[in-house]
Amino acid sequence: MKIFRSIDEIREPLPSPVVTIGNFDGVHLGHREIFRRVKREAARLDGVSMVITFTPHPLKVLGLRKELRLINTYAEKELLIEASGIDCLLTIPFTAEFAAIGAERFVGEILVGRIGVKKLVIGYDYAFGRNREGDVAMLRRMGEEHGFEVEVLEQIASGETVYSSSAVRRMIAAGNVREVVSLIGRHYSVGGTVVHGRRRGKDLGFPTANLRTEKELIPAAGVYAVKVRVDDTIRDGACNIGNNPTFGNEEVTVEVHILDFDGDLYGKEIRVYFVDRVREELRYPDLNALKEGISRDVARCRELLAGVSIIEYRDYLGGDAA
Ligand SMILES: Cc1cc2nc3c(=O)[nH]c(=O)nc-3n(C[C@H](O)[C@H](O)[C@H](O)COP(=O)(O)O)c2cc1C
Ligand SMILES: Nc1ncnc2c1ncn2[C@@H]1O[C@H](COP(=O)(O)OP(=O)(O)O)[C@@H](O)[C@H]1O
Repeated sequence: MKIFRSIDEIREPLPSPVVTIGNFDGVHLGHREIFRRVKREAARLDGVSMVITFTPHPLKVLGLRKELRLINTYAEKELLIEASGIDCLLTIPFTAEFAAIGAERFVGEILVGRIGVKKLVIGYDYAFGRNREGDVAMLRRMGEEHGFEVEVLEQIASGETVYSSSAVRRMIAAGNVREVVSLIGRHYSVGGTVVHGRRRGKDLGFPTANLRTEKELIPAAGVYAVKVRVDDTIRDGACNIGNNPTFGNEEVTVEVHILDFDGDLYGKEIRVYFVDRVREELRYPDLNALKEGISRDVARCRELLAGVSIIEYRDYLGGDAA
């Protein structure tokens, strides 16, 4: 996938671009359905498929939703869009200055002038720019004026499930990591660097790799059965998220005990894939009770993980593993 990290990096016109625009946080199955239409239309018009997105998230830059916790880091979003088979990604650095250019100028100068858009594919409720002035009606009008097609997709759903980034956020924030697979087509994962903790794990008999991560959206506090990628090997693990109430820590940590493993992980990049939730995090009366609790968790995780493979990328709606 060709990546343009600003509009100025596009130096020459692209062949018949079929474009979609959005934040695509979570790159869920609804987003992937949009990408599939973009690719199909690009193939029909003998052109390139293109996704335009923004970083940082516009609502954060504009100060409207500063507390918004994004499902994906920007790096993850790039990888997921690439895995969708899109030809070109344009990531526009979103600044207050960019926001001020207005929807009409954005379409005229950038979509038409710089990119030469042939077709625009958008969701039914899409709108951008100040006061959401770049809505479906406005895009259709500009399409007629400048000679590009506009295709508006219906709400994308599968049975009862409507795909939306807010539904994904709610599920993960509630610890529903098993259910969310049906919205995002993969196991939710958190990657990061292994850092030092308080060195209690080894004494307990359950060393845990503590993660430092850039991920904003972390599942609810509790214990999870997880798969862990370490040096390209996938291992089973028991993950605890929370502030270790038995010890009264202040900060929330994401830590994972890897089953049947012994080795130094400090400084390594690892990724934890959430398969199932085991229980809430508890305040145990003493260390023995905590140890017994963790032993039961480990046994439960072993059961839950037997025969499970991580899903990193399942093809769109109801599709089979790709
Ligand atoms: C599977 C698992 C379950 C855990 N459950 C709890 C819990 O319910 N309550 C708690 O206070 N700590 C829990 N812990 C966290 C331990 O307290 C923590 O791993 C220990 O304090 C070591 O911390 P350290 O990595 O900072 O040395 C759990 C850890 C694991 C691996
Ligand atoms: N099975 C294992 N799972 C996780 N970490 C392990 C395991 N075996 C050894 N380690 C190492 O032990 C460290 C954790 O030990 P711990 O006593 O919990 O220290 P810390 O408080 O620094 O996390 C990990 O960061 C890793 O380097």
